[in-house]
Amino acid sequence: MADQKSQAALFQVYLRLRPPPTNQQIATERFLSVEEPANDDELPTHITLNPPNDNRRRAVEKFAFTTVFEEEATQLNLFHGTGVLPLVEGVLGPQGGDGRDGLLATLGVTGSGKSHTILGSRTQRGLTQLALDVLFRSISNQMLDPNTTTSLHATVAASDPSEAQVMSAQMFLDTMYGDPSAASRASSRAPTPMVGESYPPPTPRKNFLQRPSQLPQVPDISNVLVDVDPNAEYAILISMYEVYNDRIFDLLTPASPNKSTKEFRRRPLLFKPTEQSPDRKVVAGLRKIICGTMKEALMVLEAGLHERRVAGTGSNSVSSRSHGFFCVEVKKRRRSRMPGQWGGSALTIVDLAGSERARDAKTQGATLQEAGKINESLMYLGQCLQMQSDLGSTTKPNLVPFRQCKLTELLFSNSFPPTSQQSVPSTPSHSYHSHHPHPSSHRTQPQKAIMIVTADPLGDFNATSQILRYSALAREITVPRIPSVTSTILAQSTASHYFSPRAGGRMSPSETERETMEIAALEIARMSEEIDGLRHELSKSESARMELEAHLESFQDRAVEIEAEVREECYMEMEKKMQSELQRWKIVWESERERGEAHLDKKMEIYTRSIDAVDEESENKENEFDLEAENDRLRREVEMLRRDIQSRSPSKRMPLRESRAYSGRDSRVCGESERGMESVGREMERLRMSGESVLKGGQPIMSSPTKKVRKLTARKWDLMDEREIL
Ligand SMILES: Nc1ncnc2c1ncn2[C@@H]1O[C@H](COP(=O)(O)OP(=O)(O)OP(=O)(O)O)[C@@H](O)[C@H]1O
Repeated sequence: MADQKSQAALFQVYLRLRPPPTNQQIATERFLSVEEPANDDELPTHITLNPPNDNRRRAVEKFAFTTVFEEEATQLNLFHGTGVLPLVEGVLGPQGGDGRDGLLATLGVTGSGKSHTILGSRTQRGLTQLALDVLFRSISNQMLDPNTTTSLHATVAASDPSEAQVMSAQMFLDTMYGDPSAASRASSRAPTPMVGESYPPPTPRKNFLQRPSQLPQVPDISNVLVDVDPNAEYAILISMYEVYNDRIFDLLTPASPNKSTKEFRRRPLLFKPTEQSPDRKVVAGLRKIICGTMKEALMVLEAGLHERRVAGTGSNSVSSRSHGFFCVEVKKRRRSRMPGQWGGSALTIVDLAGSERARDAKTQGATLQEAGKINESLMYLGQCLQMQSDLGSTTKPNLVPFRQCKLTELLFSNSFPPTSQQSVPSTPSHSYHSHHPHPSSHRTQPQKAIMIVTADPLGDFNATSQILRYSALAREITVPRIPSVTSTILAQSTASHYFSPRAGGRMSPSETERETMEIAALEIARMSEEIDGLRHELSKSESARMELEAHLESFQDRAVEIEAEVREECYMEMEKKMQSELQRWKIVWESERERGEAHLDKKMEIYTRSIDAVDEESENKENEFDLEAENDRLRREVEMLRRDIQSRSPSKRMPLRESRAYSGRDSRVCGESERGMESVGREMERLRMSGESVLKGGQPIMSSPTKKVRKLTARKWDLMDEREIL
């Protein structure tokens, strides 16, 4: 049935059955049986799901897979039987060119053995470790050592199309696990950047993770190698992320506290085309770690798994509520003195979340949003798988509805060969392929994908059947029939018809009876068929209703999410605006303050000047008073001198016009003396004015006319001519 289809499918889907726990009593019945393969040397490909014997009459379903691994299958059986080796080899591109992207995914109900298969246990290695082992050993002679190759970091970072933060393993591991060689040093020491690392080292964790003491070595595959490109040199980049609620989060960048709310939040990343990758979507902004050894790669994996657990717990979730991605990017370039740009492809290992029944999720208290998102993404995954296997063709991406959610976009974006336009490299002259003899091999091969579905035949029937429905390459449904009354009647009537003797042309009463019975039986058979058909219709519409309900729930959740996002955006925008407004206001306030100060300074200057002017005026007034007083004093002195002259002997007396003038006997003389007095007054006024002008000119007050007048001694006065005095 599905054999041809599975050959053409983009995914090879394997089923692994989990063995029962060794130390537990088995209480439940096995609901799953494996069909024997046609040939003894082949592995089984089909299983039948037998519903439990409850009151509900359910269909028996038969599922087809590429191969079914039964309970006794070992890790090594899986490693060799699922095509992990060709997957790794394809990524290394032994024939030259970029190689072929590989995808290894696990899907299953919680506890069905996904982690055991993909990551192993304490004692056994999983497919991831085995794939890394064979990969690192195969390229060991051609891999560049990140610790000694100075240009490695810079060239790899420059060629990365995903706006990634490329970091050395040493730096990353020191921030996550602490520096083992520096136990005595302060634990908060920032790690030393490697040569070529241009960005500041990340803040070390407060609580370092515990370095795994010993990693499991079994199963041993030291004799297994894959072919590599002999003309290439390689570098390995590891990144990890998860899809939670349809959003992508980096697992190698721990959550950082929000500036305003102080809450630890993870920044969702975008799956988009970038400047360097315009025709191919990539997860942009991831942290990528250059690993030189397998041990470093495993330590990075451990750190990422820890982050997934911590982030899951923080958001009230458990690990299986997100789809985890572990990416091993194999960078390769031509080995030469003048190597070209880095090219390469990636091996992506995905741990898909198990589906949840919405009803169970509610009763178990898990958020409906998570359950809805997981169910929705798995439903889209199932649709894609179904579509691609139905089409039997890998060249029609438009017919596979993989753009409906992040999970299917991430899983299927590289599943289709690029269009003729896309296959032309954008910078052919610099790329690895330009130097290569087969440039046409660039990205012409779509990714090779393997899905391993794990199931516990003794586990939850409903959850397992849902997972199998989503993942199987093909499905057949058989509706079982209860041995019906119709068939019994018909059997009886047929038997009696053959063996009862017929008499003449007339029908005996028993014949009429039998005929009636036959008609009734036919009618019952028809109705029974109809009921079966209706039941089938009902079960179909019921599952459609459930899907629609899941849809509705997820749309509602999306609406809530969008609302929260919009609110957050508005808040951020508002805050930004407030900040810029505050900044603007501060500038305005500062300039206003400066202007006010300048204004005040000016006012003060004017005020000081006016005070000086008032002082000057009052001083002038004082001088005037002084002069008036001096004037009076001089007048008195003149009077005294006159009297003195008058009282002297007549021989000594000199004829003085003033004395006459002052005696008032001769009016002419008197008039003259008055004019003389006036001229004395004018002289005094002139002296005052010149004193003023001297003062105004800033000369010391000592040189004032008043002082000059004062300097005239009595002797001088005596010797002076009277005219001179007047
Ligand atoms: N093939 C196997 N052989 C032996 N033990 C197994 C096998 N598969 C699973 N187990 C055991 O079953 C238990 C559950 O398996 P595991 O943790 O791998 O389940 P899971 O599907 O990854 O669950 P979850 O989704 O919760 O992580 C583990 O103890 C594991 O060791």
